[in-house]
Amino acid sequence: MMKTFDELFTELSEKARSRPEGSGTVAALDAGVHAVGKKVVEEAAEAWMAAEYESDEAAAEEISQLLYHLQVLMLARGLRLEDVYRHL
Ligand SMILES: N=c1c2ncn([C@@H]3O[C@H](COP(=O)(O)OP(=O)(O)OP(=O)(O)O)[C@@H](O)[C@H]3O)c2ncn1[C@@H]1O[C@H](COP(=O)(O)O)[C@@H](O)[C@H]1O
Repeated sequence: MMKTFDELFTELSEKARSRPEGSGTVAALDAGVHAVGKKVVEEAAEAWMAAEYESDEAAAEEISQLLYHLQVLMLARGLRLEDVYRHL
């Protein structure tokens, strides 16, 4: 099912609040800002490599994973979408 950036953030915020069993997001948040930050850098590198050397589909998928991990980083810091959007 397709979702927007805002819809994903709402879903992840709810997961962070309700802490359902088996949620990768909850596990990532428990690991903390340092671990999430490392994941962001790893996903950024994968997005870069896919954009330079792989298909449009592969690049789009890697970029989606980077966006997901950026949202987890925002949640780990307690940032809201508005906190970021006001800088755009
Ligand atoms: N959109 C995503 C999403 N994108 C990426 N990822 C995670 O990002 C990682 C991408 O990893 P890689 O492809 O680099 O593979 P990997 O290096 O083997 O992954 P790891 O072993 O490091 O976890 C995977 O662990 C995915 O679980 C995501 N995890 C969850 N979501 C969505 O977030 C929502 C909440 O998910 P849960 O918290 O798991 O319920 C759901 O809608 C999910 O679809």
